[in-house]
Amino acid sequence: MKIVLLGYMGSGKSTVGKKLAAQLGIPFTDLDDYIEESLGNSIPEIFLNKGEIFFRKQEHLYLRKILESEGDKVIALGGGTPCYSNNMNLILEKTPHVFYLSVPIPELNARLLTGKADRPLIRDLKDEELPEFIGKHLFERRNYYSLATHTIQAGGKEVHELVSEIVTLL
Ligand SMILES: Nc1ncnc2c1ncn2[C@@H]1O[C@H](COP(=O)(O)OP(=O)(O)O)[C@@H](O)[C@H]1O
Ligand SMILES: O=C(O)C1=C[C@@H](OP(=O)(O)O)[C@@H](O)[C@H](O)C1
Ligand SMILES: [Mg+2]
Repeated sequence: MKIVLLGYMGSGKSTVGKKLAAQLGIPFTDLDDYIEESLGNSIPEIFLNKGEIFFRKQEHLYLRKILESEGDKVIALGGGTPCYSNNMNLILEKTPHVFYLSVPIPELNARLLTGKADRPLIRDLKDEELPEFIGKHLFERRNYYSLATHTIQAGGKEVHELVSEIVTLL
């Protein structure tokens, strides 16, 4: 069984995914980490040196590899993964366990203010520009995120609560 977590940057995919996999006793793969390890470069370096289009092609390739790999796995996507290529169709063809971590903008904003440097799409924004950027970006991306089989209202909840909620749904 493959379990996929998706959602905006800062929604907690990587954090919740790791804990969920530990709770279920199955392997965890973070798509961003997998790309970084495979290419021997950090995500910000890949964006800087090769550009976003290159990154999206690699993201699609490594997503396919994980989905086609053997065995159970919890997979945390990058925030943009569902919105490019035919990634969302690929995911939904492979598994019915697709969870959208939906987090309100003020909470995303608070988390991303401290996590900006690692995220090339927002690292050059001024702090005061961030909430409007998130709002517009989320408006575009929500169409893809809402194709997930489950939406988790993840605002104001601790990681262990979210893990329990997902385990119950599974
Ligand atoms: N449920 C939560 N409550 C509070 N903070 C959280 C929660 N989930 C994640 N975080 C924090 O939010 C930030 C972004 O989390 P991360 O897992 O990297 O998100 P994503 O992988 O979706 O971008 C991290 O600092 C993480 O510790
Ligand atoms: O939203 C996006 O397009 C991106 C999100 C990032 O992952 P997180 O959502 O884990 O920050 C990472 O894949 C890259 O910086 C692009
Ligand atoms: Mg992540």
